[in-house]
Amino acid sequence: MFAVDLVRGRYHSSNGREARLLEHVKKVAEAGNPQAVLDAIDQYAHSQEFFMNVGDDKGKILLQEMDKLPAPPKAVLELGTYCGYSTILLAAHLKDPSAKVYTIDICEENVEIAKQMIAHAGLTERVVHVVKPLDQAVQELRAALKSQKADCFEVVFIDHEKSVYLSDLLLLVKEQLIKEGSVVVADNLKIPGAPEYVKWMKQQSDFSFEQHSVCMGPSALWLHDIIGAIGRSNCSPGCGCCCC
Ligand SMILES: C[S@@+](CC[C@H](N)C(=O)[O-])C[C@H]1O[C@@H](n2cnc3c(N)ncnc32)[C@H](O)[C@@H]1O
Repeated sequence: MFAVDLVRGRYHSSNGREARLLEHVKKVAEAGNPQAVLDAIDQYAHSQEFFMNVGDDKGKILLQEMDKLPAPPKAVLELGTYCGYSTILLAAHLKDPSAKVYTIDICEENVEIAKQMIAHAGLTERVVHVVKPLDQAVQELRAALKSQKADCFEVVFIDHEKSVYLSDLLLLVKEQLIKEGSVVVADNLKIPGAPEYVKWMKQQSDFSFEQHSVCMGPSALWLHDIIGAIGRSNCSPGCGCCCC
């Protein structure tokens, strides 16, 4: 419990900036227009206060990877909802009319903000919130896939607590919530960094792995962040690889 509270404290500001972001979006962005909501978030984040949103540059890479799938995904999984930026990005990009984004976060305060942000974007029907860590959500996700008539999550966006990137990925593989052909995109692999995840991905022959370096931060100090670790799972159940 103490550990969870520590994580919550790190991921939700005590100064109310997430609520200010929501207020700004409601004021300036046309309701029901996801792109207007994303633009309003980007504009506020670039000019007013720092937020942990994936942002427009890295967001483009995420969508490009999604577009490389042979068919539009039915089920997308996100680890780390925060204020809903990437959830809106993913949900607005769904092409299959029954497809949904399942988004996980352990911080109720963030999820409350995200729900309102997503509602303002007009995407409530496309998003399912799960407010618990992945290891407690496996049965719920399995049931969700069944109701979605999907075999697995075809896209996973990992953007939550860096120290559990690898353990959560391994859980997804073990529980067969991702399968051959699923694409896994992970943010912040350089800053703050998830070295174990990167090391593991690089060692796998059953995942093909690429990294994208993106410049971010104030113009005086360009920081290279890496989204990526675009892991394309090549393993199929029982194929005998290290994951199966
Ligand atoms: C970097 S933010 C996510 C940003 C979001 N993907 C976006 O681009 O708009 C990280 C989020 O992960 C959540 N989080 C931290 N640890 C978590 C865990 N173990 N499981 C699920 N969510 C977690 C935090 O509460 C926070 O909202």
